[in-house]
Amino acid sequence: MAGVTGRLVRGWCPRAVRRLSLLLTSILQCLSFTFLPVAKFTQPFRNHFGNHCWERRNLFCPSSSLQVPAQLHMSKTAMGASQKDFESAMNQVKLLEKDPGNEVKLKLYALYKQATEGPCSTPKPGVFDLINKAKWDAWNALGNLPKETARQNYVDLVSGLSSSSDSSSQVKPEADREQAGYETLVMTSEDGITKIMLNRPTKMNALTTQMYQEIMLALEAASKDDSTITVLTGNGSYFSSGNDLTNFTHISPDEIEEKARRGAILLRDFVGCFIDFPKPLVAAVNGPAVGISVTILRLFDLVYASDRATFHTPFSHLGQTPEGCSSYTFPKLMGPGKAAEMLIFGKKLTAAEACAQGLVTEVFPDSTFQKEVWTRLKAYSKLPRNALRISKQMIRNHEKEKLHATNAEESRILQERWLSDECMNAIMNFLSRKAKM
Ligand SMILES: CCCCC/C=C/CC(=O)SCCNC(=O)CCNC(=O)[C@H](O)C(C)(C)COP(=O)(O)OP(=O)(O)OC[C@H]1O[C@@H](n2cnc3c(N)ncnc32)[C@H](O)[C@@H]1OP(=O)(O)O
Repeated sequence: MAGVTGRLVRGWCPRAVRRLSLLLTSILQCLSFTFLPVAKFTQPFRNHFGNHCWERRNLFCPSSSLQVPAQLHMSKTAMGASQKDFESAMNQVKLLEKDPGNEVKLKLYALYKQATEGPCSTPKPGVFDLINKAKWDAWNALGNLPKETARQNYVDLVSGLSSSSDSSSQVKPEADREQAGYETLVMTSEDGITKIMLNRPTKMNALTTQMYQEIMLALEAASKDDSTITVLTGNGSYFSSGNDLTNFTHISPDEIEEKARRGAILLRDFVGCFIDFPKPLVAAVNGPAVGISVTILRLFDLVYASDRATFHTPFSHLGQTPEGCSSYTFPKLMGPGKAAEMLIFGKKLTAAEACAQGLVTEVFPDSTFQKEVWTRLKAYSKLPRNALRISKQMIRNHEKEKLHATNAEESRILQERWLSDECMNAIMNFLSRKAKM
């Protein structure tokens, strides 16, 4: 990549260099799966409540690995909570059903650090290290607050959170069955159906790195819950406009290759979740679908589409290549010629055309789409759960190995494509199109 960058930069005017830097930045944001500032800022907090726990131990209740300082082993005094209260509060935090929000989580983190280590004395993280800087700021803001007071405040804060969470679950026992912990999705479970709804309607449900990660978590949770069927759909007018092309961040050129490498790994893992998903998986394509949101459809068991939906894979236009196993599944499904029109030349299909090619199972009028699809799925969800699951797996097992091999190869090739001039220029065009209007 250094070669590509060097080649591009040499002989460019400063403005061009700035544009290149912006372009590299945007591409890498698209490819980066750990560098998205907002995602990175919220990730450890969300993960505390989610399945992943990479920061669980060192955020605000790192109790499992905590060596409790000897001076904290003291009984409750007139002014503060005991060590037992403190540890119990740390455990309660893990059991909270509702995400208390980043502000509260920062307070918890700061109080925890103050209670266990005293005033903040570690070096201030750099301005671009957003998460650690936010955590450091919160801790540092506590100044010389005594450890005992911090511990008491921590216990009080958790107690308030627990009681509000208890009372809300008493008032609304089923809490409308929406599962917390997702920022870019709405996940609900009802009538034997788990629904995962992409929830960035103002961006046409373009898939950010955070979204890929949340979808994987949601699929993992759905694979283990007691529902019979899992459904993926979109909120708003689009099903999804595919990979998000407009995330900005600042990444130095020497990190580019590493980011592309990580991007390829995430792509492989993301598609892998669809290949391996063990239960019947249904796509309710409520509107247009672009890019990866089209290619993965062949990994679903049923694809119901509104007659307003279209299916577009403009990979060549973006200097990219097929993913989602489509280089194998599409020619198999629709024949090499029709697959080439879509995957190589970017021909957009209507819902009726996609249905004729076998990519869509059935098309419904947009006006009755939701009603008809959910009525159908509710009836299917009453069928014997294990039989559905086993039948799905029997069908999938014939080609699972081939799908994984295709997925790995497509991810590897895309990793190279993301570093190409063609891809950089295409993304630059998309980013600058509004400015041109
Ligand atoms: C781990 C995975 C790795 C990656 C795997 C690779 C996958 C490859 C692909 O998915 S390729 C497909 C990429 N997607 C696109 O090329 C679509 C780009 N978007 C568009 O062409 C158009 O936005 C549109 C046709 C989807 C909709 O056009 P319309 O004119 O109706 O609406 P706007 O363009 O004004 O869109 C509204 C706002 O949404 C933003 N947006 C839409 N799609 C994307 C996207 N893919 N990435 C980023 N942002 C997107 C758009 O910018 C508007 O935002 P704004 O109002 O703030 O300007």
